[in-house]
Amino acid sequence: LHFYYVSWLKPERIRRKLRLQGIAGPPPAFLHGNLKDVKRFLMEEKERREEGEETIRHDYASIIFPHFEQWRKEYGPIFLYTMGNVPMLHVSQAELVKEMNLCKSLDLGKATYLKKTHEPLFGHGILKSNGELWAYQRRIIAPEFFMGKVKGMVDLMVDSAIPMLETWEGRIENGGGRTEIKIDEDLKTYSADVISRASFGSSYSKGKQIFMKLYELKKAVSKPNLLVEITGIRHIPTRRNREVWRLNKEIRSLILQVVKDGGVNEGHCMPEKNFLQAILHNASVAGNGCSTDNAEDFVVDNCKTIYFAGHETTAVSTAWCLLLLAMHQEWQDRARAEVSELCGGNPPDTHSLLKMKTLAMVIQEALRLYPPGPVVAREALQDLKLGGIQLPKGINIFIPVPTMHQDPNSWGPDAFEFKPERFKNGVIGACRVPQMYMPFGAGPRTCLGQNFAMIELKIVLALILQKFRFDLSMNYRHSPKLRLIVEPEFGVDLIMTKVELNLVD
Ligand code: HEM
Repeated sequence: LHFYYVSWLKPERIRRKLRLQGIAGPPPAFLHGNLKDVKRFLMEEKERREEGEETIRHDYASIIFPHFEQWRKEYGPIFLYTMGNVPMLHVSQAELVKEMNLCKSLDLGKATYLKKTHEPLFGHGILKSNGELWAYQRRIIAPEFFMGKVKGMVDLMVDSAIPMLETWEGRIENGGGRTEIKIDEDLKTYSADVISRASFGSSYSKGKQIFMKLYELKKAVSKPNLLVEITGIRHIPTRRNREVWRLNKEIRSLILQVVKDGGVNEGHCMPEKNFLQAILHNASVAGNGCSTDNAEDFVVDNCKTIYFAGHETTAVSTAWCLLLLAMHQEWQDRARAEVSELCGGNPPDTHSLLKMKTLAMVIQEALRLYPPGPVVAREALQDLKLGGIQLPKGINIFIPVPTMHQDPNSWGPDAFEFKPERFKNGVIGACRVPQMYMPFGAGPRTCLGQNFAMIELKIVLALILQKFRFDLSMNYRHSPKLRLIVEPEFGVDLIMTKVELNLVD
């Protein structure tokens, strides 16, 4: 009876409440809901792409969400579907998205159905928690990401980029002035280095060890676990589970060790107080009766969260920016001219970064066409009303970000094209409903690392533009792929030359 209740009756009651308000959708089947339909649409889209010509189309929603595109045609911008036993409300109507974006209620939280799957990665850290626990963590952590603090990290970000730039220079020299580089792994190493320095300060080499283990943990967790989820045997010591437990134990003790030691000064360009020390300090000032165990969990879970939330997102965004700049040489030249005017031959600093308007527009446009996070997802943790719809407790709301970012009604008929100048008057000037632009999410749960990410993106792009000129290689295959985030499936291959050589030419 319990099985029947969980797998059918409970989701059906939620669906019924929405159907009674006139919201339709594809009919769900017992146990898998619409999962089989989704698989079929994805398979058909894959076949279509394999048969068709290989062109670079920016509308990645139709590649990773072909089912949504089809259902939107049939049922309109708000419809109901079900994944397994989880009922979902797809929302891609501008006015409702705006309402959700402005909603500050703690009753609209992060999805709980993914909690168990994601727990080994994020624990009860800020990204996945809800209610008072989330509000407390946000209060403690947010001040560390204010612009004032992020500005203090410019030097460490520049420092982190040097090994990558030197490697690329070496490869170009060895290639006789020109070489092809797959940039993705180098960019990930760079952004991991930045987060590691910011989080662990002077203990940064120990931090790198921790991050290598976190990388292994992510790989271990992403091994197939559907059976585990359905039957709840994630507590049974299978090989995968034992690996996840072992890694988590090692990571926990390494993080606590670093926090306890305070660190030995091993390098330069480090913030005065590292990020972990700072949030522990804020927590002790704020109180809330954190027992030792709670304080330890708080630091461990949020250290893991910051790594997973801030490392690949920034690296993948950089890769998308470089791809678009390689495809649009006129923007590459404009951005490079701006950087050289503001910085000369020096690395960017706080002042020059804030003046880089062209680069900011390029980044905004790249995040519009290729937002790494393809959905903003929420769950109604209690019954609540939004935009005239009574949302029953337990319904998951799914906003497809690329669809919102490329809606011609709001962005104009050129919505699918790369046109950074649309942002010359900010998001307000670019889009009819500015709340539809959400590369960093929406409402009170919006990305905490937004300032950090924008500065890091500007720095790495400025440094690359100062040193290199790049074209897209013929080997590049365009295939945005949803892993945890949306990344170029086969990487980005660029033909690189040094800027000085071209100037001499
Ligand atoms: C281009 C890079 C980045 C992108 C595109 C991005 C995107 C996002 C998105 C879409 C969310 C979810 C927001 C929502 O559900 O409404 C998020 C949350 C978050 N991000 Fe980022 N992020 C980036 C970089 C970073 C960095 C560098 C950090 C930290 C160093 C970071 C820390 C966080 C945290 C802590 C949250 C959780 C906020 C909360 O739930 O209160 N992110 N990010």
